[in-house]
Amino acid sequence: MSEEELRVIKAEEVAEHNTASDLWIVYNGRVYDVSPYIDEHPGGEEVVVDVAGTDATEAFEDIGHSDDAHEILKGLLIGKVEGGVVKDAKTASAVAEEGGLSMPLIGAIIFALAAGAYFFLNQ
Ligand code: HEM
Repeated sequence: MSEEELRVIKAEEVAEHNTASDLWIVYNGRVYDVSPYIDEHPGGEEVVVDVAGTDATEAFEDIGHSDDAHEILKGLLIGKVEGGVVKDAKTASAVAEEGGLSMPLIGAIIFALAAGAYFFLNQ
């Protein structure tokens, strides 16, 4: 299903589906009907019911769900939230990885500056 074909759903409509048997969540701007999966969720029913009808992006990311979990989500897609920003989780994690990589770089720059100062002062 392409982005254009996705049904646009209002946040208020998502909020109405907030029980274990009728459970929608928003993840990265897309709307998912988690009701058929809730019984099988390895993390239990309660944690998902807690975020039912809301944007669960942060809660879902915090757990560090596997690629398998993301695959399951794809099968539960029903639309995109009105005015929401649809983005791919892959993009978000790629940005996070870039951020992680810059730390050693900063360390290397500090080390180079310190080494430079050491040699300069010992001339
Ligand atoms: C909405 C769709 C969701 C799907 C399809 C899903 C899928 C999964 C899957 C497949 C696992 C097994 C481990 C893994 O593969 O990562 C898992 C574990 C878990 N999930 Fe979810 N999850 C969803 C939502 C959530 C939410 C919203 C929360 C919390 C607010 C949550 C909390 C957890 C926890 C705590 C575990 C770890 C269970 C354990 O290892 O004991 N999940 N989930």
